Amino acid sequence: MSTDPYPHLQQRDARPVTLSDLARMKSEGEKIACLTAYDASFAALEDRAGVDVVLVGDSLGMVVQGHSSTVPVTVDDMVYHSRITAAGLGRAFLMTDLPFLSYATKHDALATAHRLMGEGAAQMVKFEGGEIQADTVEHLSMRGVPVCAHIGLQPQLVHKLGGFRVQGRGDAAETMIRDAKLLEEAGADMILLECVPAALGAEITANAGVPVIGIGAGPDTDGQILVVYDILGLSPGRKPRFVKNFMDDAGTLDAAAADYVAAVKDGRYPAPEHAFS
Ligand SMILES: Nc1nc(=O)c2c([nH]1)NC[C@@H]1CN(c3ccc(C(=O)N[C@@H](CCC(=O)O)C(=O)O)cc3)CN21
Ligand SMILES: CC(C)C(=O)C(=O)O
Ligand SMILES: [Mg+2]
Repeated sequence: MSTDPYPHLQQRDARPVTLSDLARMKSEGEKIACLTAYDASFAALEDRAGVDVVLVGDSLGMVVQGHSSTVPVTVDDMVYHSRITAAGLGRAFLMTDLPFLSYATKHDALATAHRLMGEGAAQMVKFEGGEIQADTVEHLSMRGVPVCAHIGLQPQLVHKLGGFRVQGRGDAAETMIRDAKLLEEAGADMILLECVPAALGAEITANAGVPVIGIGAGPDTDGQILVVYDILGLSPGRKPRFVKNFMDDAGTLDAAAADYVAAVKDGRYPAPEHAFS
């Protein structure tokens, strides 16, 4: 008897997406469609919709656990959600966030990445921070851990920043361009850019040799990511400017996820109203 929980829901015969596929997509100008997922059912939904990269985001602290920030999320939480998300995937590449203070030193980061890749089946780990994380990126990358460096708005710093706000305006733009370069030189295989002016998103992407995935970073990044509940209209309250609800027009979960992928691939999402200037 099969122990596969979703035998008919996954892209079981599709060739799995690899890091080199993502690099090729950047060089060929094919947009990379990414979404968060936190469990096997959503993972399977996204997989069959053609999502290229699934992120087990620490946003789960907000949208799954109901906290007002991502700060309370633990490594055990991320391991658990990564493992159950991996169970729903057949084709998509799996990336998992390192939670707050679980990568404060490069040694902590390696131990956390070990758990997320070993127990959590993550294929890449993502953590927040610019130049200050370059040593940690190098430490992991040299040891065979694929790394995505998350810059721009770093939600784990919300108590320092005083809120979730656009980053990289004015003089901060040059610092961010430099951070992206340093992180790539340290071995990052991907950059995630959150909540920055569209012009800065375009410039960082043009300068990067690795794929740049944007959320609120304008239309010119190599790919886009959103929190899955945001595209389904499941997130209550005030929505960030970059959020688009795909459920209203689509009517079913499968169609909403497929429409999101199609809109990212053909550049209809993000539209000007989703970008910051
Ligand atoms: N449901 C959900 N969606 C997300 O995209 C998300 C989470 N949760 N949790 C973790 C972080 C927090 N994020 C956020 C949250 C709020 C804004 C926001 O309200 N931004 C203002 C910017 C205002 C400004 O500085 O001009 C906006 O109007 O979009 C942005 C990113 C992104 N991530
Ligand atoms: C919003 C994305 C980029 C993220 O880091 C998360 O979901 O935690
Ligand atoms: Mg995150």
